[in-house]
Amino acid sequence: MTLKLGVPSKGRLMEKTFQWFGKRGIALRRTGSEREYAAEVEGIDGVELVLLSAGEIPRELVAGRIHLGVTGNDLIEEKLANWEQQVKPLAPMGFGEANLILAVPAFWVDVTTLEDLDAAARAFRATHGRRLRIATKYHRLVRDFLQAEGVADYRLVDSQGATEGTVKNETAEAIADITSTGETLRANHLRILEDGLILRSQATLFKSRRAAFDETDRATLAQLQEMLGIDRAPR
Ligand SMILES: Nc1ncnc2c1ncn2[C@@H]1O[C@H](COP(=O)(O)OP(=O)(O)OP(=O)(O)O)[C@@H](O)[C@H]1O
Ligand SMILES: O=P(O)(O)OC[C@H]1O[C@H](OP(=O)(O)OP(=O)(O)O)[C@H](O)[C@@H]1O
Repeated sequence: MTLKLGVPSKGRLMEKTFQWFGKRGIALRRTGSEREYAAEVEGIDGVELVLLSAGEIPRELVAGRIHLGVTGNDLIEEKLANWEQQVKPLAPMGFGEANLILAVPAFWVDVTTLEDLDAAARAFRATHGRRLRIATKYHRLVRDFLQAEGVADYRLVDSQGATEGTVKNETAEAIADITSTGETLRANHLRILEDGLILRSQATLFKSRRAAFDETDRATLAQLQEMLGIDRAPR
């Protein structure tokens, strides 16, 4: 069989993934028209490229429909329960770096830490009769983080994009989202809590622990790991 490698199908992550493999002697390229999701691999036999949205790669790895996949570790850890049992990180790739953070309105001068947020959340509930809302698409990661940090009096509201706008739009009081330059937060008058770093993320090459690897696939994987300079530590 062929070893299926899932990579992001567009944008920054796709280009940088192609460059990363290219530097290591494996040419990935899209074929066909600009809009056609077809691609090819040169430099190694037995590898098939599958173009996917970064957000779908975790699910495809777990389903075993791809053997390897490139995506942010934030998406893996958010979308997969017990992710370490489902996939194995083979190589951090050094791009797509972003932090998942918790931020509040900049004018909340008394709220600079999680402890302050906890107090503010309790006060908010007492005053308004409802819980403080935190907008995010990272439900699992935010819930686990706040539970570990002892913050309880809040409610998550789902936001699948433009999350920083939810405070201004009055659909949330605080947000948890990915940031890299911090510009979107600043432009929306939001401030990161001093201890509000939930997770550091970067694009990472993952191996599925659920996909079936036949003998040919295992040989191809060994060759690929050799070319990519990845140590073959035990599963
Ligand atoms: N501003 C940013 N800088 C760097 N990396 C980012 C930034 N924002 C998001 N990322 C990372 O990129 C990945 C998400 O990429 P992308 O937005 O292409 O995925 P997606 O939401 O699945 O795309 P699609 O729009 O196809 O559904 C995540 O791992 C995230 O951490
Ligand atoms: O810190 P910055 O450099 O300003 O980057 C942060 C922004 O980038 C991402 O959004 P993206 O453009 O990927 O779109 P999204 O809102 O749909 O996730 C993220 O959700 C932030 O909104």
